[in-house]
Amino acid sequence: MTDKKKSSRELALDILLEILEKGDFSHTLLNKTLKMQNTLTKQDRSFITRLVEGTLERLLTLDYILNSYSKVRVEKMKPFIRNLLRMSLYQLKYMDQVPDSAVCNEAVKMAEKRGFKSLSGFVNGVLRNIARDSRGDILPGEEKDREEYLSILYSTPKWMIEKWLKEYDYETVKKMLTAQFEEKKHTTIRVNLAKNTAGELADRLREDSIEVKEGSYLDCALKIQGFESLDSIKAFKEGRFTVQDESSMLIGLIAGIKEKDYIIDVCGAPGGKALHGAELLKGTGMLETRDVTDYKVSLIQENIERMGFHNIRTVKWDARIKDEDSISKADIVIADLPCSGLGVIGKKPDIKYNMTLEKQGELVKLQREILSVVSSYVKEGGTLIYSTCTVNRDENLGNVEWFMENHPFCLQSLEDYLPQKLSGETKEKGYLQLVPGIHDTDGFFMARLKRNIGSKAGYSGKRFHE
Ligand SMILES: C[S@@+](CC[C@H](N)C(=O)[O-])C[C@H]1O[C@@H](n2cnc3c(N)ncnc32)[C@H](O)[C@@H]1O
Repeated sequence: MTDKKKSSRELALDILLEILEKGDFSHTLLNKTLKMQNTLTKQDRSFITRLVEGTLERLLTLDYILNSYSKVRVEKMKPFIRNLLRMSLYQLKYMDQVPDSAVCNEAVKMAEKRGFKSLSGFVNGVLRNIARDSRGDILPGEEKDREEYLSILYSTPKWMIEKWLKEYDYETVKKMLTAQFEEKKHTTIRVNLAKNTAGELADRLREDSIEVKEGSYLDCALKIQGFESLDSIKAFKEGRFTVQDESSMLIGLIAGIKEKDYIIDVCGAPGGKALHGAELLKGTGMLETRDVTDYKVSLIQENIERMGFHNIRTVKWDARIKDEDSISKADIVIADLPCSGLGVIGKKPDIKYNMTLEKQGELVKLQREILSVVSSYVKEGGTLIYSTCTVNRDENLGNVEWFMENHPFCLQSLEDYLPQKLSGETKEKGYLQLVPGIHDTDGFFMARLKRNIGSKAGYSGKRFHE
């Protein structure tokens, strides 16, 4: 990967091979590779990023088109050739600035250079036929099979679309699917108000030629773009802000944090919500944030040191195991649990191909198990915040309903905590599902639950793994 002679396209193809043939995680591998390649220009970096992310997010569409033009089906092709064709087709179809002839010539050159001379004619033929063809839209008809149509058009597995269509109306599903391809130009950040105001930070960032816009909903949120990497921004190293989506910032608000509160955040890494909580405590109280491995805890610790808070501590703890010392101790428990992540497929496209119905089912069980354990840490009258970054009903409202049937908690209105501008008729009921394409955020679910006064801590034991 460090070979300087490799072109940007070759680097992109090597990354795709690792991700698609060996199952590496796209965002980490891409960042790691770009970091190692210190001779690349800013333009090269954005070209490689676009090629890798674009090919991944459009994979099902690309394979469908390739299968319509090639006698050999994509899954039967050699891995190098299959990914070379996918990446080249992505450029033909979605990158207008690259001339078709250049795409075809480069693909042929790469096939030859990497020992596939005998297949360079095949590569050339398939790509040139697609480039030349005027058949236009070869996708399946919307009327004939709308699930298949949406699946191919928006490169999202059919089972996922079938499930969403049971939970959301057709237009909403289309908006959710479209939102994943919106250009990810900006990064949303949360201002560390203990170190600077939003205005001060914006001025500093602008001095470094970074473009800054206001957040969609919150004063502490800014949207920035035009920087090479976070580590290259002085204000980031000084802990003046952290990267966080606005949906996730809302957790700090709906928790209703008061000075001197004791908060336990049971699944905390890398520390987004925990650090926001510590800031909202205004130097008082204590927030204990936990995660399951040393590595995850070290990620939170790094962020605590960078942001500079003292009313927060980390603990390595498996949230499935009951911590007897914490029973009925916390004013607030934050349960931002592991989930299917389908609200962030625009940022991490590999999630949509790796998730399955079975895995979702397993996650529901895990979430219920963790909720049953950690809810016992909430004091009588205290608050449990449950959240996920997914749009899957079973993991969200389904779990809340199950939880309330089996635990002495009730939902509490979110109206007093959330910005007026944020629409959602269920706010008053105590939960909110944010949907990409409808709300200007990631897909995210949040619920605020209060432990009943006079109730016994813990799980009533009626229906656990249903
Ligand atoms: C959605 S992420 C948390 C994000 C975090 N709250 C934030 O705002 O930055 C879920 C976290 O749960 C952690 N996790 C998974 N299983 C766990 C367990 N059994 N006990 C504790 N943490 C767990 C994962 O390591 C992951 O960091």
